[in-house]
Amino acid sequence: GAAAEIKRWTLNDFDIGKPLGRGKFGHVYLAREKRSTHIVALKVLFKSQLKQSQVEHQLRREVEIQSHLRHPNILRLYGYFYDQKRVYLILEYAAKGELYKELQKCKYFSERRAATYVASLARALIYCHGKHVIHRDIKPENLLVGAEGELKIADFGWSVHTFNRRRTMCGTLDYLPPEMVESVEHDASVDIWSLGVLCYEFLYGVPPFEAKEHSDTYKRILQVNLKFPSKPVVSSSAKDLISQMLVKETSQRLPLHKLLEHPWIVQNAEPS
Ligand SMILES: O=C(O)c1cc(-c2cccc(F)c2)nc2ccccc12
Ligand SMILES: [Mg+2]
Repeated sequence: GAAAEIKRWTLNDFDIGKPLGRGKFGHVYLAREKRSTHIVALKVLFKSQLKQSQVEHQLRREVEIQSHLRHPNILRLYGYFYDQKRVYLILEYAAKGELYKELQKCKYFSERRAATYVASLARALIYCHGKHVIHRDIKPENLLVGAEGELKIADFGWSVHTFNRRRTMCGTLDYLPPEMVESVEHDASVDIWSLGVLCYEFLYGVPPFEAKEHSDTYKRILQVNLKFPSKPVVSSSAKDLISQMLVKETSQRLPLHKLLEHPWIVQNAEPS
């Protein structure tokens, strides 16, 4: 409600629980808001680290965006506060943790599970694009799983306007679409490309343009050098969808609302 919007949070408002994980800028803890007994995830970021990496403005903008997004497949940011040394983000707690760990454990997903995840991500991205928010960082590491097994986009890599952020900051290049590899202007269709890469990795356990050297990954992306292994066996319908998303010409990529009507999604995704 309105009160929650302007509430000034402090550490005293929370009982801190077990560590849930660690990121580049700090740790995430399970926490309980004392008054409401509401369970949250408290992300603690060190100001020194943020300054050192020159990401404080990016963090402010992403917090601003994230706090206004309300969608079942987007992790909620309830609020934030800071003290002398740290910035604290009050986040929705995703009980089943990180999706990439689940993918590592079972190597690759069934077509039904993959299609269900892809459909929920498509709906979340349609919502974001409707608000002129482009994610630009869709990959397994940025996805969490809620208590009912539902997917939550959890990353703060959101940006409202397209701009060329250095990708060196974000680790893997595998998810970059050609226009970002070439560092030219890009639009919401970058998320369609990355969702296609993600769909491929859900089904095969590896991203489509993986190579030993970064330079080879760049080349494979720019050439859209897309190959489907013979194992595991994947339906031609799934390959057809992926082939319609991993298209170099951004305007030719399958629009997200058309993805939700694709036979592979219609026949395999659990009804939301
Ligand atoms: O001391 C500050 O005023 C400060 C505030 C914030 C901040 C303010 C709102 C939202 C948000 F996510 C972060 N981030 C920082 C990062 C490094 C050093 C200082 C700060
Ligand atoms: Mg990230």
